[in-house]
This record gives sequence, C-alpha cells and structure tokens, in this order.
Amino acid sequence: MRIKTLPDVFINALPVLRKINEAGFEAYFVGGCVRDLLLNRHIHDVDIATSAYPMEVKEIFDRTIDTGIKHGTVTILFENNSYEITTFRTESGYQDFRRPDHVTFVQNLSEDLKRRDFTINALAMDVDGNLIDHFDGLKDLDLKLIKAVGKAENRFHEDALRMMRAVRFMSQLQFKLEDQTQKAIADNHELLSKISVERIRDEFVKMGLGKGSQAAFQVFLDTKLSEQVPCFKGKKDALSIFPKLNFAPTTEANLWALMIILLKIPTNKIARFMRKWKNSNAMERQVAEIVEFFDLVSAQDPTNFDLFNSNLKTIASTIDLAHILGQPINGQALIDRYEALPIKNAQELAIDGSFLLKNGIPAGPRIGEILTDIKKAVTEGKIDNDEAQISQFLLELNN
Ligand SMILES: Nc1ccn([C@@H]2O[C@H](COP(=O)(O)OP(=O)(O)OP(=O)(O)O)[C@@H](O)[C@H]2O)c(=O)n1
Ligand SMILES: [Mg+2]
Repeated sequence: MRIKTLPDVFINALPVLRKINEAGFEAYFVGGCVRDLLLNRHIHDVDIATSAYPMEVKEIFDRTIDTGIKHGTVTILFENNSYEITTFRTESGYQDFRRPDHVTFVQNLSEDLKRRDFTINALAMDVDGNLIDHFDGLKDLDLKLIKAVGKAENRFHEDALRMMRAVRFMSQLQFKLEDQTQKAIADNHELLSKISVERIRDEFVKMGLGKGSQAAFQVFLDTKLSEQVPCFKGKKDALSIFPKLNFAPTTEANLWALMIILLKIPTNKIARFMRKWKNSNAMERQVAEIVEFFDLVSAQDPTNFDLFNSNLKTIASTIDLAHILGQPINGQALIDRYEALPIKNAQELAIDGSFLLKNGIPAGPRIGEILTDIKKAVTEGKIDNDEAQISQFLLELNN
C-alpha cells in the first residue's frame, strides 16, 4: 500500500530521509507516527529508523545531538525541526525486563520491526509513501486491535512497561486487546514491579485520560497490572467502580483526585499517596485542594468564605468529580457565586496588615486572625470592601 498525500510533518522530513538515502543507507518513518497517520490522528513527532550507524548519521547532518548513542539514537536538527534517528536494532537477549543498557544493531528493517511492541506500532513507511507491514499491523488497525508482535510474552520480557503501554493504547485509541496478548499480560503482570514508578505513572495517566479509559481500566484490573502499582494492591473492589462510572476524568489532577476518592484515602494520607506515585509537589498540592473542597461540598453547601479560600480551577474540578460520581450539585450556582465574590484574593482587600498596625493593633498572630475576620465579613457581604466600613468593623470588633 502506498500513501499518496502526506501531511506536512512528513513532507518536512522527506529531505532528511533523502539525505540518508543519498549517503547510501536505508531510512524509514517508523512507529507511532505511521500508526497515527493511518488513524488520522494528530502526529506529534516523526521517528526515523535507518541502516546507518549513529556515527554515520552524525556525518550526514551538520547539527546533531547525542541523545542516546548507546541505544542507537541521534537527534538531528534540520531546518526548524528536530528528528530522532535510530539505527536498526534489536533488544532480544536482554532478559532484565527493562530497556537494555545497550542494544544490538541489526542489518535490516524487518529485524528492527520484529522487536517492536505491537503490530500497529511495527509499521514503517519509505520516502515514497510505501508502507512496510510485516506483522499485519494494517489489519489490526482495521480490527482496532492491540496485538503484540510475535510471541507476546517475549515482548513483555524485553520491556515490562509494554504491558502498561497495551492498556494505554487501548484507552487512547479505543482499541480492544487481543486475547493472547491479554493472557500474556495476566501471566506476566508481576514483571511490572521491575519498572520505575515514573514510567508506569506516565502510562497510567495516559490510560486514565484516553477516550477508552473505562474499558482499558477494566483490563488493567483484570490482568492484575493494578496489583503492581503504588497503593492499588488489594483494592480491586474500590477501583472497579471506575469502569462503571458514566463519565471519566478529563484532567490529570482530576484523575488522581478520583483515585483518592474511590480508594477512600484520608486527608492526612493524600500527600503520601501522591508521593508514592512520584507526582510533583505542585500536582500533590492541587490534588489535595481538589479533594478537600470536594469533601466540603459533599458534606454541606460551601460558604462564600469557603469559595474565597478556593479558586476557579479547584471549583471546576470539584464540579467535574461530582458529575463523574453522580453526585447532585449545582455547579453553575457555585461558579456564579464565586464570580460574584467582592474579593477573590487577599490582595484585593482594601486594607492589609500594615493598616491594622497603624490602627493600633500590636504586631503578632492577632493581625492574621483579624484579617481573616475581615475577609470573612467582606466575602459574606456583611461589610463592603472599603476602608471606612472596615474601620467601623474594627471598632466594633474591639468593643
Ligand atoms: N516499550 C516500547 C516503546 C516503544 N517501542 C517502539 O518505539 C516506537 C516509538 O515509541 P514511543 O514514542 O514511546 O511510542 P509511540 O508508539 O510513538 O506512541 P506515542 O504516540 O505516545 O509517542 C513505538 O511505536 C514502538 O514501535 C517499543 O517497541 N517498545
Ligand atoms: Mg512516539
């Protein structure tokens, strides 16, 4: 099969392939970019595989970066783009279940494609748009099937992360998992423990946010992959709610918040959970804020001061979670009330701590307490946000 009209990302890269060809080597587009081209999905980067060794690639192009020479990868800068060019290689013989420290280069494209994870990721395309499909990847694209190349177990022994990639692609592409591939994951799920949490987390998040997240999550549970990730062991019942929900989360923070809610993780253990998953401090804070506000809204109607202490992003997340979990809350009313607040942060208050000092309040913790009282009074609409009314409020407070 030949693709006649290529999108710009490929057109821009054609001179790169030609230059490699002219130097006497083979070069192909490979992997995710060919898959996404055929699925009409957005293509974020094009990867190139070649028969040239990294040193030979570096001789062909003026501007190169040694991204992963050990793995056979050189990044080249060409016009305004950068491309990863990887020498045909294989991973077989490395049975430590992780990406190998170094690889064996191979002579031809077929040997290279053979070591790739799934048939739909083992497609290649040459400079003329001819597709190379040694493993029926095109057929599986048609059947919407994630199927390992060759013997599935071998692929997962080469790199156990591929088991998470399987459920991630199921979710992102809304594909089914081929039976033998699923069986191999179930049989080998324990190998996932060899993989770093950061790499598992990235795949988990992509799975959780893909269009087919609920079907994928079910397989993630059924194959027991879930038993090998932080804090999920023995929690199948609680997590089984996810595939049954009517909606799925749309942001990473909401995904984590939903996990915390489903697992009933107490407030004082949220930081621990987030850290076990190696999330950033910023993500940890955002998720803690969302869960806290969600708990508050689930228990009672928030006051204006509660809304003031929150922010639009957190409120929007809470509404999303309530929607997902089928909890009746009037989201629009919350947003309207937030928008109508006379002040949205401490900087918008007509006075600050120095005003209190000038008005005879001694420096110390009392300043903070009084400022809180003033913010409460202003947000609850008891007084206007102006100096005169705040002064009056202070007088009454002191009497
Ligand atoms: N554990 C892995 C990772 C990658 N690959 C191969 O390397 C290609 C590129 O890898 P990567 O960019 O990680 O994945 P993509 O399939 O391109 O998906 P994405 O759209 O997320 O980049 C894959 O298509 C696949 O052929 C693999 O066989 N095994
Ligand atoms: Mg890619």
